[in-house]
Amino acid sequence: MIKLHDLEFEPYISEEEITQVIDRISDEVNRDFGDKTPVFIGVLNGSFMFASEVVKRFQGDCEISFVKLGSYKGTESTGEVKTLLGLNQDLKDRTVVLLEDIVDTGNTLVELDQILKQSGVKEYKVVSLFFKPEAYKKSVPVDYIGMEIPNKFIVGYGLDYDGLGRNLTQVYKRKE
Ligand SMILES: O=P(O)(O)OC[C@H]1O[C@H](OP(=O)(O)OP(=O)(O)O)[C@H](O)[C@@H]1O
Ligand code: HPA
Repeated sequence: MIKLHDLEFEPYISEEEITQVIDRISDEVNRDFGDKTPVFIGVLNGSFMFASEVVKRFQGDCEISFVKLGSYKGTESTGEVKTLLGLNQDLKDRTVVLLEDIVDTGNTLVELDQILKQSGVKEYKVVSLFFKPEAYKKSVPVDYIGMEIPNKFIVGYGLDYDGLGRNLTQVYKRKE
């Protein structure tokens, strides 16, 4: 068990399991985008570990860029997604692959959907390491999902609780 700020978390998903999931999802990305010279866009901060693992496994030509969005306070979404670092690359007519650590309520994804549509991309697909189907209330498709998880707050592998826990190499869930 670990403690971050005032909350306790227990081990939930091992590093080995995360690696297996990333291997599988990266095979799918290679199969579908290997010859398309995609622009991978990582959504900071949470996706930095996942994004790096997916692009290391990508075998074609690609570009890599990041945006930074934020909306969480503690363990809850504020519902207000702030763009802290926007797109700084021309994406017109490009194939974009969004790399997210988690899709939870979907608020962040809806904001990203608007940003990408405005930028004139040819197509974009969403890859997310974790997905909470019970929490997701939006209609933007999540095209590639590493793992579906219950509606419990998790930390580790890039995900934080008020800034802490991102460096953990396995995933922990909030202790009930
Ligand atoms: O589907 P949602 O409910 O919008 O949650 C998903 C988003 O929440 C987290 O980001 P956060 O806003 O915490 O910023 P961070 O990545 O810097 O931690 C996570 O990295 C996703 O981008
Ligand atoms: O479960 C979560 N943990 C950490 N950050 C998050 N952002 C959305 N959902 C989560």
